[in-house]
Amino acid sequence: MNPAETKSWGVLSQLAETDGKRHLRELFAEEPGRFERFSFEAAGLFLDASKAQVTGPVMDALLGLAEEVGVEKRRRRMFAGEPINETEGRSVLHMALRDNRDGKYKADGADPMGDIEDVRQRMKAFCDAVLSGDRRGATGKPLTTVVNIGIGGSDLGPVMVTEALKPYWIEGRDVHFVSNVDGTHLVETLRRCDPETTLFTIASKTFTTQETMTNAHSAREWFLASGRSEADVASHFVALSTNHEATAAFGIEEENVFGFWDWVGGRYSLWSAIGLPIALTVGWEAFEDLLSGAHAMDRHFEEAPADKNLPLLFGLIGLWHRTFLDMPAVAVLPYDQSLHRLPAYLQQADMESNGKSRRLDGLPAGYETGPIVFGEPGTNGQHAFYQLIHQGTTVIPCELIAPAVSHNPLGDHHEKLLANFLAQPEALMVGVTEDEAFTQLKEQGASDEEAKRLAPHKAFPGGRPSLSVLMQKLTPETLGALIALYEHKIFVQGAVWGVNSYDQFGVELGKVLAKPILAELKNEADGDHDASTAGLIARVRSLRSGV
Ligand SMILES: O=P(O)(O)OC[C@H]1O[C@H](O)[C@H](O)[C@@H](O)[C@@H]1O
Repeated sequence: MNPAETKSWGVLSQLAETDGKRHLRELFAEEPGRFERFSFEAAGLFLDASKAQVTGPVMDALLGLAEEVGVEKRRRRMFAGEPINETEGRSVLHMALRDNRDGKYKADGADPMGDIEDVRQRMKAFCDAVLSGDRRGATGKPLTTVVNIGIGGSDLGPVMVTEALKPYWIEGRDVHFVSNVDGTHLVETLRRCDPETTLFTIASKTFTTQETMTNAHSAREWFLASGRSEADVASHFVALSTNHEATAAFGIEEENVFGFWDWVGGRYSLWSAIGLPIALTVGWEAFEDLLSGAHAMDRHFEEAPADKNLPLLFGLIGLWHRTFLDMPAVAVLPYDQSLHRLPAYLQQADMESNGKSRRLDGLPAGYETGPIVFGEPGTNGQHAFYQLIHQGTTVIPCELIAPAVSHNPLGDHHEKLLANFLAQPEALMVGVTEDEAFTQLKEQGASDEEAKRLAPHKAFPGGRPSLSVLMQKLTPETLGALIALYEHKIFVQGAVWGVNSYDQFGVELGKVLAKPILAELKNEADGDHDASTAGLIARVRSLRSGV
């Protein structure tokens, strides 16, 4: 189905020319209840969307669009385990991983809950054994350091969550994440590790990913080089994967493999066995709390009416900004240092999911889909790229996220952080007119001529949209809810755009082309390339020769 042919799409296109061009200042002046009207709440998260470029008619038309294209129906199909990932013939059931209701889900015609519970129990037992010291390294020392080797979805989720939950780290535990095939990543990490106390979690859904396999083999060599035998490998290496044949071929025994299933997408997998390094760092209970926070958001998404449904509204507003108002990017701005990897995590979650230009029916979309996602923690971003956000020629909607209470109260640090979290969207919305800038300059003692010259530079257009997410404290529960909010937001947008948010064929071509080039770099073959690639290969070879 082409969503652009619906009635609501036509209405929204018209509204883009009217309501889409109103200044937010005006909209606030006109409607004193705007904040109440456009703020929503669920699972410990409060979303203020009143500074988004929306009006009542826009919201109505967006909800109408969701209905016309069948977002709710697709959500039901997803939760029911139908293969909504049509290009790969797979279900999309990561929600089942944070649920425990028997009979609720069906994966390939059967209830997956038994299998899920099985792996969960094994993960819990393993975690408890490692953390209590019952399970030790080959030389009898406790395994206090985890090195996770994985990339993409087998890295970004666990890194982001372990960083976000630093206040929950169990004392004496350490965790590192190696993802890049650049040897520097592994070498610099292992420099800080003791082979006797290190546990490697080799995380790969497919267990064929070049970067991960290369790093895993090198890690094993490092381990063996420390004087250990092949038999000792079992005490220090576990695998997190769906591919049991490949884990066996690597030499990891079945009892050290924590499995998951092809209905868990890589970028939606931190709730599965891929979350083991999280549980090994913060303990099983906190990991379960993370799952239950996400589950609370799932329930809300499934059960709340459309006009109060946080992920639905968050998704629709983002889609309005992107597709109808032509805003090309989204800035994710956590005002919480612990969330410093959230923008990177969401880059994969969002851009790999909705960075598509073909609809499910194979036809070109013909409208803008997934935005460019970037971001940094506030206030660091303020001192870097906010200039462009405030005064640049491109309008970039911002998503600001903050906890009201800090885990690390220190003087008035948190009040200062929060003041910035509150002031930035205010500044983006209100702006400063040229007249106001002129008056301010005059008040500061500038001459008329000087004030006139500088006023255009000191004016802010304002009317720049933002959404603010507020929570009391960043806990495993609220973090789980926040991640699930984004997952479902991505689902909603993909459902309206009609793209398959769950495949990622766009990452394949580069991988394929790297194979023959690798052979050329190793002088095992000659290749046939365009002039630029051939020239670069020759230049790389010559720079490497004689070194
Ligand atoms: O977990 P793996 O099978 O090793 O995959 C790791 C990553 O590799 C691929 O390139 C995909 O684009 C990602 O979605 C995936 O998360």
